[in-house]
Amino acid sequence: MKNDYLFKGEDICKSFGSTQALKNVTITISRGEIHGLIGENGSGKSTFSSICAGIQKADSGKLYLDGKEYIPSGTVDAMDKGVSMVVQEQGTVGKISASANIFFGKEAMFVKGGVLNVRKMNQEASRVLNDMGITHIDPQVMIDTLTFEDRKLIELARALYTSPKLWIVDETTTALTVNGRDILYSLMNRIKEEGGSVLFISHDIDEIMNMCDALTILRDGVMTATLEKSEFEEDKIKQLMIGREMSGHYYREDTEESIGEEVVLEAQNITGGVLKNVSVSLHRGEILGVGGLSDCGMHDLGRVMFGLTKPDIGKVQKGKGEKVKNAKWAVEHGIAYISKNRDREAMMTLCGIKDNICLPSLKQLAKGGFILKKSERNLSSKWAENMEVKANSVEQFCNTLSGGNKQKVVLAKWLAKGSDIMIMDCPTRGIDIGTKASIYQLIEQLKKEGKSILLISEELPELIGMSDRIVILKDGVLSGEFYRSEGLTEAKLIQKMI
Ligand SMILES: Nc1ncnc2c1ncn2[C@@H]1O[C@H](COP(=O)(O)OP(=O)(O)OP(=O)(O)O)[C@@H](O)[C@H]1O
Repeated sequence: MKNDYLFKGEDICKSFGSTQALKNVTITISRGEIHGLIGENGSGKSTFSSICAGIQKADSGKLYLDGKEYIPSGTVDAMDKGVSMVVQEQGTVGKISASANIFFGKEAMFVKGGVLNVRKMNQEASRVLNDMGITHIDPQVMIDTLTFEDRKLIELARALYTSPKLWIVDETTTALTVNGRDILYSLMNRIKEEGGSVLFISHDIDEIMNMCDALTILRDGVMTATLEKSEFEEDKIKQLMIGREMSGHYYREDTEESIGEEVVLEAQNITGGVLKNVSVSLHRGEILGVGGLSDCGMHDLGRVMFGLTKPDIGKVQKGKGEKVKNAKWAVEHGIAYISKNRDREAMMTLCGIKDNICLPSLKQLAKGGFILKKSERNLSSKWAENMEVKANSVEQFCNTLSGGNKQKVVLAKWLAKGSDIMIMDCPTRGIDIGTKASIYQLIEQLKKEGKSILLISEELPELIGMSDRIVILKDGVLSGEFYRSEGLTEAKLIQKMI
């Protein structure tokens, strides 16, 4: 079946202390194939792919590329040999330009007489971006001024510049909006048409089934199956991933909105950044969805409503007229915020799970000016367990957690705090379907308890499935509002987005 394979990882094993992340995993990828890799959070997907990309070494097992043993000494060597990867979190280098990021490690191409020809590098970057269908990014700008999505697009450009034989795309689609996803899909198809292969990691089963020619499923570091496209079946894939049939519902089952009268958080005539005269009110017990294309301002709106960004004009007020002064004030007054930018804004990666979960609750935990270690441990253990965070203990550093497990810690932190208003920017980013279902049930439970949720999301099914009401932003302006109903479709939302 796989005689003419391009890549093979054979009997790959990798452990981190007592965690065995990969147990004898063998994956064979044919030429011209998009090969999916799916599994619950912490099942070993990123570990496998990062070994292939030279980011870390396996404890045992062998890699083969183009029929020869392949032993990358690092990422640059892997790229030189034809394997490049787009990582799950932010993979750009700060404080340098977008074009310098695209050619990071390859600057020598533009050096003459010991001097870097920046103009030539920028020109080449423009050409590369245009070729990918990306015309809105000026390659000369500092990378830090770009949005999360645009930085991801720069990463795609960097990975593709070397025309890789094997392109590894690790859980990237959830960092992109509809436009960005289309760019990614067409680039993946281009690699395939040119005879290269793609290893595609995603939690979205529909996306995997649409895009991939074959699929490997991991569970707890063990390969449970490799399926050819003709064998793809949603329920079968889910069962192979989680080892049991999924029970309970996914999104909300009620089909009508139920919104309290009382306004708990209100943005009034907000202008600033891309936002233009935006007014939004969140009611008690409401799940208010916010959607749109990239740069439409939905992420900016979340930041403004949490007091993280000050608008030029307009104000945000909580309840009956208390102005949201800043983020510190917001936390103290029961407002939570989950940033889309997980590693940079949502968590302290160099601290333990316990410290992260307890951080917003320290005041509540303090008794007579002291915080008992036991209270911290109890609170963090309870919420880490509720969220099914996969770790050896609550002391484990967050930078050693898988992407989805980091996201669970971020959610756990605010749930432990018991905030009444939750601003959630892409809360299920990188989360597996089993846990996603639990998160949706949890959001529903919060609603039933009278809490209010601003759900900013790039996933239209999630917005439709969970929201009482959805507002759509287009170019910083409110362009549409929809109430929960059976007839609400993605097409109706998209009409207001573009
Ligand atoms: N550097 C590390 N130190 C300790 N444990 C690690 C390290 N890297 C990964 N692990 C552990 O290995 C296991 C597999 O992690 P990995 O990131 O490969 O999972 P994943 O399938 O990519 O998950 P996700 O879907 O959440 O991204 C997890 O239990 C994780 O905590």
